[in-house]
Amino acid sequence: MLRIAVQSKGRLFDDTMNLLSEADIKIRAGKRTLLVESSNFPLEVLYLRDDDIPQSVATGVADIGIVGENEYAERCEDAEVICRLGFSKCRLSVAIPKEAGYNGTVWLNGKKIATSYPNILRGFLNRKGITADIHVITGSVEISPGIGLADGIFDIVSSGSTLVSNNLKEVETVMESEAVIIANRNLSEEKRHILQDMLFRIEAVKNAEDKKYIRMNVPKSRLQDIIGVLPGLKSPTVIPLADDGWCSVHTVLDQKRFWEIIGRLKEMGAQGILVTPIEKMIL
Ligand SMILES: Nc1ncnc2c1ncn2[C@@H]1O[C@H](COP(=O)(O)OP(=O)(O)OP(=O)(O)O)[C@@H](O)[C@H]1O
Ligand SMILES: O=P(O)(O)OC[C@H]1O[C@H](OP(=O)(O)OP(=O)(O)O)[C@H](O)[C@@H]1O
Ligand SMILES: [Mg+2]
Repeated sequence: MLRIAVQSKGRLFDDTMNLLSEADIKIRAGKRTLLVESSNFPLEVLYLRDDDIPQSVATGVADIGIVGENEYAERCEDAEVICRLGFSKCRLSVAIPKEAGYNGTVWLNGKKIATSYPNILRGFLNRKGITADIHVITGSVEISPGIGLADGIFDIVSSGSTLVSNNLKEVETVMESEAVIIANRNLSEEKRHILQDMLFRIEAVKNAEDKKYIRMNVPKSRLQDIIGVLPGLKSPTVIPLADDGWCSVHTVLDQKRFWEIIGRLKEMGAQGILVTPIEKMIL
């Protein structure tokens, strides 16, 4: 059995549980139970504060974990980053009062910076040769300059709206982050095997994200033109129809280019276009 540490509640929780569910790994949602076994996959889930996930994986209390890269980097624990998951995307940035005239990192010299990420901030300041006073607080970091607690902050930014509502501006982006799977470096052969099975499923789910399966009827006379605008995996599937002048074309389209391509297909005479979501895709 493989043990995975996941955040018990918070920003990572929903996407983590959805990912396991889409990979057909069933986990009973136990509100008060902190260790829950899957009923159909050799996995048990350990619910933790995200701060504790890197250490639990490094020490082997859990075999693997799902955590923000920012938290993993801050904890300086030794684990292996296995894959990036594409959710909880954010960045760690330095921000200062909107009205301050920023002239590069030298502005930070001798200043007091509030943060929940002292190790990452210290690394950044050292690399830039800046000496500043790092003030560690665990939350509500963005309020610090406004109440005279600090000159600037170093915290998570996503849309930037928290900065704006606190009259701050982002001046340095130090790291980009997203949720990652980390693993203990000394997993047994058996556990590596379970991990590989789980990653195979996750990859199939990820491959299918933002993809649509489309089927359409196409006049044979326009078939080559239509194939020309389809990106497809390899090449589209072409199936004959009862009507000799027509065929059915099946392919996979990326959500991002979907409407543009559909428009062109229609112009070229495609009819009866059916669009269906894809659950999993094994390349
Ligand atoms: N606004 C955001 N947009 C996108 N991702 C975010 C955002 N805020 C945080 N994250 C990511 O989600 C992770 C968890 O954030 P959350 O706010 O739930 O942490 P927390 O309050 O420390 O939780 P815990 O109670 O588990 O310690 C962060 O470490 C970061 O990777
Ligand atoms: O750039 P934005 O989109 O505004 O996101 C950034 C904010 O999101 C997180 O806080 P969260 O909303 O999770 O609340 P918290 O302060 O309770 O952690 C983070 O700590 C920032 O404050
Ligand atoms: Mg935390």
